[in-house]
Amino acid sequence: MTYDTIIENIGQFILPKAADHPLKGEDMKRLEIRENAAIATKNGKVEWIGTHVDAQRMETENRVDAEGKVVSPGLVDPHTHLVFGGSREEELALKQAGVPYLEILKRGGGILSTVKATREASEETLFAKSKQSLKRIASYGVTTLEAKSGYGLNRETELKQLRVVKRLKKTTVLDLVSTFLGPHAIPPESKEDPEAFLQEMIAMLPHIKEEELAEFTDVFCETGVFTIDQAKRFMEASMANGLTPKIHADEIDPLGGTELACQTGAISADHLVAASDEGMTALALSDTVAVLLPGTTFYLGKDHYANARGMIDRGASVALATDFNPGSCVTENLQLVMSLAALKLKMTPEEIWNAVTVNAAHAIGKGTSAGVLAPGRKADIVVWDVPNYKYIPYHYGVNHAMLVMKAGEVIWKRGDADVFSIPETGRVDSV
Ligand SMILES: N=CN[C@@H](CCC(=O)O)C(=O)O
Ligand SMILES: [Zn+2]
Repeated sequence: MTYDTIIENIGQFILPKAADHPLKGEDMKRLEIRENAAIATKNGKVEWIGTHVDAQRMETENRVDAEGKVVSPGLVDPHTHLVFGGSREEELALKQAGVPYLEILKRGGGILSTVKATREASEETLFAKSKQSLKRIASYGVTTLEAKSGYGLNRETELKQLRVVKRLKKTTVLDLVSTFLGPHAIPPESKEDPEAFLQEMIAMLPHIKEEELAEFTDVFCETGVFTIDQAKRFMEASMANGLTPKIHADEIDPLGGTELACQTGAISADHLVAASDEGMTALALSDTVAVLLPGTTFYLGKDHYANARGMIDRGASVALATDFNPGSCVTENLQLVMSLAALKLKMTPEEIWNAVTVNAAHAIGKGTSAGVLAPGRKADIVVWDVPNYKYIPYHYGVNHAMLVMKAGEVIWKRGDADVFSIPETGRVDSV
């Protein structure tokens, strides 16, 4: 057989374990690292994984030398707010002045300021802007991701956002899953009657299901936003309409959203900074994945991070995501989140790799197709310019990806570093 591509001379090949369920507790500590390895692809899929020596005898159209560096599955980002209008740099000054996140929202800023910009933006503008973000996301080694609505807060604009995701699914090579986050905040026009707004969002569910505009739903359960009871009713209505719920839970106040997620069979519970002991135990007893977003805690300037250790040590399943959005975490860089997970969540390198691959895939219903490399699986592969798998969380804030492959095709390649040369003598600014 002539393979389409062979990536050879792999110093360390990161191979998260394929499993029917997300990896929990102790299992998150296990990660296979194969040395002197190679991988061959055919028709967009992994055809063979073996040794560098054996790869020399095989035929291929395209031989890629990994230069003794690290190769992994394409990363999975299971929580992004990809589609939005405008930006919120003006809010930085408020943050610096110590105005809390929920107070900015209460004053009509925060999420609501993005709602205004998203309502005003055309579908075309949102599409082009999201496509730009996707390019950057892919450049960091992400080949599968989730994208939420939630900046429309009315039927028209929520559907506009969901249509943008549907179009992106069809027109980009990345795998996207779509989440309807109608109850993300209470819009100004519904301030007096939040319940009516919730009902309006619930009434959209049959149409969203029928038009295949989303696979999941989500709700922001938080003080001043949606209560536990409202979140529960929205999640149950989602299930009744064939849409699996997710929840923004216990981000700021410990309302019990983590327990609710486990009771209602949510596929994931996200944020969980204030999750209680009971919540963490409930996670361990369920298949709900805890999607942790340390980039958000960092960006909101908080000292207290989600208790990842408490969750993993109790036996829960943890995934990591960027939470990319224009207000609480303005980055597309999942590698940066891996560093924060090491430094702030005290996760080990093995746990971190499992959290951005196999568990992240399970958190968005892609456990059987993404996050793992094995014969027959999609050839979503990243070559990293690092000496070993522990290096990425360690060296933070830069992009270590050298080459990103989606379904066997190269979708991003690092530029030629020689374009920038510093003269041996003289000032850099004289170049
Ligand atoms: N916490 C709620 N929603 C988003 C923030 C959205 C925004 O501030 O625009 C989050 O996950 O952090
Ligand atoms: Zn979010």
